[in-house]
Amino acid sequence: MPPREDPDKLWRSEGAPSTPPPPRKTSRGNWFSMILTALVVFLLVDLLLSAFGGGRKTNIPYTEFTKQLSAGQVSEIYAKGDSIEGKLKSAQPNPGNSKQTYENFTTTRPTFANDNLWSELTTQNVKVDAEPVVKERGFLANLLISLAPMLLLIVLWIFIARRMSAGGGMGGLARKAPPKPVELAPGAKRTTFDDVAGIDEVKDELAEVVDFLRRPEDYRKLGAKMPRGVLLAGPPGTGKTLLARAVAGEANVPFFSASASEFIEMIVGVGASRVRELFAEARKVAPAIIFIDEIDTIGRSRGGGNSMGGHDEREQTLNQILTEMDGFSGAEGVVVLAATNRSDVLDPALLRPGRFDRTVMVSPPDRTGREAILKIHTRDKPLGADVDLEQVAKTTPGMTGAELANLANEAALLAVKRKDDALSARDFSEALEKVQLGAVRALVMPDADRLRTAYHESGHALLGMLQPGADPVRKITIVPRGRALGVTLSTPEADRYSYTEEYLRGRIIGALGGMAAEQVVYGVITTGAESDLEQVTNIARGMAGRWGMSERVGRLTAIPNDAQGAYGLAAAPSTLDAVDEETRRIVAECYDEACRKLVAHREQLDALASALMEHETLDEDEAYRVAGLSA
Ligand SMILES: Nc1ncnc2c1ncn2[C@@H]1O[C@H](COP(=O)(O)OP(=O)(O)OP(=O)(O)O)[C@@H](O)[C@H]1O
Ligand SMILES: [Zn+2]
Repeated sequence: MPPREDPDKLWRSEGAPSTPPPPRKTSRGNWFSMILTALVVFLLVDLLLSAFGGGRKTNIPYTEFTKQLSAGQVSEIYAKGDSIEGKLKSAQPNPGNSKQTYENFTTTRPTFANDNLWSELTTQNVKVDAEPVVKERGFLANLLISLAPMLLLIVLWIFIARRMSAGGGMGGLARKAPPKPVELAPGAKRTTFDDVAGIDEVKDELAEVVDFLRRPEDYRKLGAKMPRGVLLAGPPGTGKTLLARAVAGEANVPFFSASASEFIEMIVGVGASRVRELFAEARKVAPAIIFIDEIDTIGRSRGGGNSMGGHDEREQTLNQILTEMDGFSGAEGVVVLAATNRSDVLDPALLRPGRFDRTVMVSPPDRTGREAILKIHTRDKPLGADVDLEQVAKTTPGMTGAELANLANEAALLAVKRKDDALSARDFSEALEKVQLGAVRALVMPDADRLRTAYHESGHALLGMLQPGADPVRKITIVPRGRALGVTLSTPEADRYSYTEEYLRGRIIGALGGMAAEQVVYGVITTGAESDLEQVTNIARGMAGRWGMSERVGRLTAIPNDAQGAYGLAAAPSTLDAVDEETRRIVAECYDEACRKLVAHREQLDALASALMEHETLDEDEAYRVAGLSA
């Protein structure tokens, strides 16, 4: 993924006229207005309450009541049982609190009171009500009281939602600026198909889209509909983003780009509104391209197991994208390109006709493709006479465009360090070492530990060299690199697309070689083999549970890939047990074979280990020579 140029901007777009960004509202202002609104809501609720609820009632002693009654001050009362409430003709001093007066009151008549209340009331002409004089809070008031906290929450929620949807800091209350296309730096060159190599089939497929964007009217006139969405599927770093940019560049249309993960916020509804806005803006300047990276983060199918948090938001955002795409007439000239490296987990709804009905597979480049990509990324770098890009391409099977671009850059950095004015072949081989093995770590190890590492790596290497059909060993080193104390590198001669059972066993034996060597030489093993074991387990489990290489489990998929999650292929527990047992069996057999071979070839093992102690690093030729084998 390319770095984000501006963390404050949700959409990155290029190639269309720009306007200066609107002045920002400070977030202080937002908080202020938020608190203000909260206050207003409180006041309103209070006001309504007093309007419906009438005045306060003061609890007075019964003697105070009879006193006021005989003084002719009581205007009306309401009584229920022994409790009386009522109203005075005018406010009187409160006997309980001399600083206050009261008008409405409640009191309780003692059961033993031996007065003649009724005749007293009639002589004083007091109105005796059938209903409470001071009304209880009405239904509406009660409702308001119980709703007040909720109201407050809702107000708060709206504020936060608006702040978030403003795309970070563009202002809470302020109407946020729509995603305006931003111009490329003046004179900057737009990405074109010339910047993409090694995936020519893909370019051909996208050429049609480019043509459509260049002259949408011609398509409209003939009633031809273009695909609304094209899905670019492929492993990371194969150039999907680059391709989308190139399509926009070739067609010379504005390019809107957003990452699907940026749509997902804590607050439901924000993602959908962002999508709506993105499409609205793109339509305004159509023909245009919208690029949505990592579409799988919101486009996962529902059974995908991964249902942690943000579920509703994810679904709403996805639905909004689908709605927007359905809304296209197809002739509007907005084409959506989306990228994923997990097309297997996508919701089928995304792939229906009228949506992403075209999928373009973007694969890692082959040898000629790698050479072409290296050419592109050394275009602006002076190369020494000894640099042979074809050779570099040969030694980099499996590497993606992004990794090759990185390799070329590392080589240039090394040349700068050497203060040379051109990149040499050595820069490339050192850069490759660094990229493949990790950076050298300054770590001083006692000789005993170095020797143990030397045996460990020699074990890997020797078994790799002995195994027929295995990838050749390219390099052995006991210089600590990355997280490892030593590294043995083997890479295939040519690109491999499928693997035989024999090859996989060879890989397991090679990976167990380090541990086996320690066992054979020292009789004990160390913790240094953790990542070896991970690799071993992965391969062996795959053989038993995925690739049908175990008679006992049978020719079936017993281990679901995570796309199917817990809902997909639910294998019976007994099947999974069988997979475990078969995995164990395969690993145990391979380990035995590794130990057996190392014992049988102990002299070669010793020779490799002592050569490593002396030279620290052996390349392919040296390693095979020391072991007395031919590469
Ligand atoms: N086929 C290619 N030709 C030339 N350069 C490439 C190619 N593929 C990748 N690159 C280089 O690698 C960089 C990163 O590639 P890009 O971001 O397009 O990969 P991606 O497939 O989108 O990866 P991700 O899935 O990680 O986002 C590009 O900017 C470009 O420099
Ligand atoms: Zn190891």
